[in-house]
Amino acid sequence: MKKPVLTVVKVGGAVLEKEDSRKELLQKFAALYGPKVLVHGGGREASRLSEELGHPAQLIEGRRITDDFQLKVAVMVYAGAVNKQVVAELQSLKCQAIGLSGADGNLIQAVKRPVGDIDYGWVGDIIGVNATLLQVLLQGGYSPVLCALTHNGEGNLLNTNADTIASEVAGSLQKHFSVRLLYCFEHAGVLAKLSEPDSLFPELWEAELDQLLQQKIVHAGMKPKLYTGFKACQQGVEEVWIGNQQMLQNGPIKGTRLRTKSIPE
Ligand SMILES: Nc1ncnc2c1ncn2[C@@H]1O[C@H](COP(=O)(O)OP(=O)(O)O)[C@@H](O)[C@H]1O
Ligand SMILES: CC(=O)N[C@@H](CCC(=O)OP(=O)(O)O)C(=O)O
Repeated sequence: MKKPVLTVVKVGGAVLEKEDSRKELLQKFAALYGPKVLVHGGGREASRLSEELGHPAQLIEGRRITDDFQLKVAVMVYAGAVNKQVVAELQSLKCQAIGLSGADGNLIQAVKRPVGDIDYGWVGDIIGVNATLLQVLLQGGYSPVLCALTHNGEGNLLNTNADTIASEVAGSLQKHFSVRLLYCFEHAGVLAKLSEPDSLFPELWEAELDQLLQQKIVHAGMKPKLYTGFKACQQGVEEVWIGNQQMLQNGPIKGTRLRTKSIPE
């Protein structure tokens, strides 16, 4: 039997922080047909708030060093200010959005990242997603809006990269849905040269990634998108795209499509 199409959209801090781009994105999200999930970041807003509070954040390879103070900031910004604003704006667009962290309904379980060369503090690596809860909400006509927080089941919230959450959530739902995962940011997709929008890669194969990293064509925040995007492909997510909010439409998508070797059924 053909599985229904589900769209998982990930949106990051750059699109969210500007009112114009956020509103455009949310309008397009609200207009998408079928079941849908929105996963949002907000890293830039968290960095701004910690700076204002006199404790500038430190990021290594795009991951925030999350001490007790930075965790409080992350909870205030991700589960609070950003999540509730996004939900309120979606409700104004008649989209039945419901905002959740990974602790709500035991939605996303994680373990605190072990201390290696770097101590990331309260950063979580995902070990499970409550896909049943997501299905119940989707069947009830709700659009879950998920922030970048998970929990460890022992009373601790953990900060988890929103690209990773989007990938794991998409992967957990692929048994029941034909999932399209759209990473939405400020560029048209993966570019050969950041200053040249026309240098878009329409598709990228996983086997090409090492070379792009070596040539430094891919760097910074694009790395987690590609690592987690290819992981979603491996987990059976039907389509994975990276691009801007123009991707959020019901017809053909323009952006960078990620591709990996097909896996046996
Ligand atoms: N080849 C590339 N094509 C497009 N963007 C790239 C590329 N390599 C690195 N980037 C950078 O990745 C950034 C996106 O990562 P990030 O800021 O973490 O996204 P998000 O908005 O989802 O938080 C872009 O702003 C861009 O500077
Ligand atoms: C562990 C970790 O780094 N978590 C991220 C979560 C937010 C995020 O991913 O936000 P963007 O999508 O806007 O980058 C952070 O605190 O920056």
